[in-house]
Amino acid sequence: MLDALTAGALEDAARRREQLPADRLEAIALQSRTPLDAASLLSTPKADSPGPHIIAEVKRASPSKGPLADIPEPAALASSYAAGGASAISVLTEERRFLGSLDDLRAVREAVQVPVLRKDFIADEYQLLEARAFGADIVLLIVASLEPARLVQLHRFANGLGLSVLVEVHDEREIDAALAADARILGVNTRDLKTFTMHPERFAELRERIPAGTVAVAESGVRSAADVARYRQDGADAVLVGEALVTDGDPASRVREFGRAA
Ligand SMILES: O=C(O)c1ccccc1NCC(=O)[C@H](O)[C@H](O)COP(=O)(O)O
Repeated sequence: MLDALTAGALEDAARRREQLPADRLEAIALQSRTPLDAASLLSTPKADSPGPHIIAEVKRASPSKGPLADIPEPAALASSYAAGGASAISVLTEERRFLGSLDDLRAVREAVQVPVLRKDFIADEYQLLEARAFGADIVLLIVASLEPARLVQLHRFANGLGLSVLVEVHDEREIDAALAADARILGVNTRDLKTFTMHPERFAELRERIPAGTVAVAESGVRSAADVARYRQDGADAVLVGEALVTDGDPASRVREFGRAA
């Protein structure tokens, strides 16, 4: 599934490239606002609470769950997240299975002041240029979908554009690859992206291998404040939450509650 998602995302980027060649996109990207230093922001403990940073996700659908929420106005949802104290907003821009878009990314960027993450299946420099041009501060690189040398190249290219990188892992071997790429933000996705099975214990198992000074993010499967508190007690600097927020009638309150869980 991960390979198919990555291949689909690359096909979609190739289609967009036919409309806007890389050299023109690069000029637009480099003229866009300077990205926020998200790695520094997320590595600084919150002043108002012992809870973790919350990265709140705009997620309409997923391969594992199907449709989750319509989200006709992603900017309004992102504003609610920010009002609840979210430290960053994750926007799924993958079109086929998550029903996201770069327009969602731009709309969210224009609505909030906090860092914005482009969450997609990125395997090409063109997608990184798009991320910067549409207002992202952070991009996702998934270790399981990239050869180690390619991960290093893309990580460097993203940093060269001023973008922070969330490097996502699921096992010990992938942590070594992430650290070899100089990851400053390392996310443990407790969902196995190949089988969709959940492994909430995986964050605690891998946390001790994440060096001090590297932002440790726990991702996926959070349903309650107790889930957030467990990740926090296991050493998460930040927790990334999607489904539980997009299906909640009061996302600002839920983000506030999660951000205080410790
Ligand atoms: O969510 C999925 O089904 C999925 C399947 C394959 C690749 C990626 C997938 N999700 C991306 C994510 O990492 C999650 O959206 C994110 O961690 C939030 O998860 P959740 O809080 O469980 O919605």
